[in-house]
Amino acid sequence: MMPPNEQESSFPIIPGESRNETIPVQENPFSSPSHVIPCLDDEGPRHQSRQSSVLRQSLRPIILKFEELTYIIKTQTGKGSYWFGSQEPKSNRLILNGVSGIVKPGELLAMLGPSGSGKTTLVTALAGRLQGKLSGTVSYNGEPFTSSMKRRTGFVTQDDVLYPHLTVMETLTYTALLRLPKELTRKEKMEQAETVVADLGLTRCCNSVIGGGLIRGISGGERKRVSIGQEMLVNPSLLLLDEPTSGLDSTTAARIVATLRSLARGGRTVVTTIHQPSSRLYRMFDKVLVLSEGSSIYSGDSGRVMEYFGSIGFQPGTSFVNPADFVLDLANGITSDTKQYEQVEISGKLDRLEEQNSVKNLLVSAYKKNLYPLLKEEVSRTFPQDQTANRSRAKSISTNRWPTSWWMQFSVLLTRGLKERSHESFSGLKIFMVMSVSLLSGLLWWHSRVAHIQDQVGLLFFFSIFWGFLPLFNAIFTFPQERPMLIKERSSGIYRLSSYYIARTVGDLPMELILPTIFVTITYWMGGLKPSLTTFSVTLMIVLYNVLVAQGVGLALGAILMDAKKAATISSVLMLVFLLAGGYYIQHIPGFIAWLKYISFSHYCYKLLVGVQYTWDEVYECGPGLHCSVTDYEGIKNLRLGNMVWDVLALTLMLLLYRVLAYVALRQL
Ligand SMILES: Nc1ncnc2c1ncn2[C@@H]1O[C@H](COP(=O)(O)OP(=O)(O)OP(=O)(O)O)[C@@H](O)[C@H]1O
Repeated sequence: MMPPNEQESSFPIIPGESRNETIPVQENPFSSPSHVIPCLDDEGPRHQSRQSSVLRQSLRPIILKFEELTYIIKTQTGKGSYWFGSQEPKSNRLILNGVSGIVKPGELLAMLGPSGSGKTTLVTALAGRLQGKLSGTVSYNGEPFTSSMKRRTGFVTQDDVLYPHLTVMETLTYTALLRLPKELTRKEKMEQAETVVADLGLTRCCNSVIGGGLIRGISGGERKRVSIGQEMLVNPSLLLLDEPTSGLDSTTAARIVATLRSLARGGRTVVTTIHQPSSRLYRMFDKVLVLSEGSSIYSGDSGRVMEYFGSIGFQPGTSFVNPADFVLDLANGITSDTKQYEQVEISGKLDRLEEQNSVKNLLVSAYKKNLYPLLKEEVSRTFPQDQTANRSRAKSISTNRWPTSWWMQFSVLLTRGLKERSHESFSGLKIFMVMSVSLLSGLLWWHSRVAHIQDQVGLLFFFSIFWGFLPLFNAIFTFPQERPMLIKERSSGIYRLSSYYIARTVGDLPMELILPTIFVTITYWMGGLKPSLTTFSVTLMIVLYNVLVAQGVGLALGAILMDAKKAATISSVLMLVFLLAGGYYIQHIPGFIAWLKYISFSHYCYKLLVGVQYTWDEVYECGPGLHCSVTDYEGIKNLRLGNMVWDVLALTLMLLLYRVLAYVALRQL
């Protein structure tokens, strides 16, 4: 282990302040408030509050222990019918095989292993986020994973889940507002975000957008640091990271690992998986756990790895070898004697695989014989942190489940959502589409008259279908797109689902309602519908109500299926059914299938639109010199216009039902 004063971190980190219950920490020379470079121009009384940085506040050290973790999954064979699932029995696959370990505050543990050896599964299990059946125990100061522990744990996933259109500063500020406790003022939270920006060396890019996909933004290393920063904001006592250096150049990777080491030195327990560390990175780890096909082959001090493998008969081929390369070769069953991967195929692939498997089995047995008994003893030992005093305190904290109030969560999520989606809500393309369709419709139905009742009724039917299709298709993408962010933030216990759900749906409303308003206003008057302000207003309200119901259907489909493609296919079928069964195209639908219209929101909307457009005493020219009542017109007669309250009630029921369905589906995530 390197002494703390040898820290070569290029990202100066403010270590946790030492209190009675914390372990002693080293003060980082770079962490003085004067070092913080402000991202924003306005210079306020930052200096003073920086000193009360959350990172300086009480840090309760966590001893992480995991014993005999075994994780088995049922694998799909891929054969069988798509609709009815595989016909073949599912086979069990062992992903983790009795993995144990202990990490103490101040330590940085690296999990090494070849691709597919179970590192991600293990770190996800330790972060309390692994779905499925995990056997064995994971304890945090002797306790299971509680909601209070959730808030003291930071978990950085391999893929950075960030909003691409927000800037670095915005991303961290919104996270600070959501994650930091309500005891801190808004200003203090924002200053905390600025501190983290400076601490992680992100000042230069703090006003750049994150980017991703086709949007050019900050670099991969900066993005990773933003992800780490989001977790650092809450000053976690336990920080877990999955491959924080993957895809980064060696300098950036070294900086990130140095940052992690600084965080550990600040009294935190830090666990990271890492794929192929250079020897420079390797030296920064305190402990390593090496996995081979889900089983441990080494667990202990990083500096003793060569000595251990040497003691059981595995020496590197050359004296200058990166310990990480050496153990990764061993975890793959490759020894310096055989160097199978360099060998010309002599005895065939099968022999080679057998030899590798026997090396792996030998290493697993040696681990069980030599290292596991000592580790087991250490894991079962009781540490001061495991005492009941801590437990009762944790209990009292866990009663206060959420860091901020419902309103705070709602308002931050609403603002963040509006900011992130402002580009798509007010997209010129969308406005162009609605404007052009409305103008075209207005021209096609130009000043239609009651005498041409079929045309007018057709326009009303078009209102109900177009404003059913569009909001429905827009809404189906909402939750499948938001899923990774929702899972990430909800599993960190940041906010309630209700505050997210309402903020998300309310945030979309302005644009969802403005566009149909523009459309109806243009088309109604150009199309020559009843020139009455009251009828126009009621028509507009019906269309807007229809939009809300259609949006609810889209949200529910997206939330239930969590797959935009599947949801889009089902929506197309649904809307086609509504289109045909709506009562405009087919007047005499056979009785056995006529019920379809009752499940169609477009049908109720259409009925209401026709109902408000025509009065029962209104007549139209049904032949030369002949006047008939509009209610006798076949298309209207078959609609059976009656008490419109029932149609409004049916729409209200659908509005509530689909939104509740979407909410319930999201709860299952
Ligand atoms: N839900 C799952 N369904 C199918 N296979 C799974 C699932 N979860 C894990 N696995 C398998 O378990 C093994 C371990 O996966 P894991 O992601 O933990 O490995 P890893 O060591 O982190 O790999 P890498 O370094 O490539 O990320 C892999 O072979 C993976 O395919």
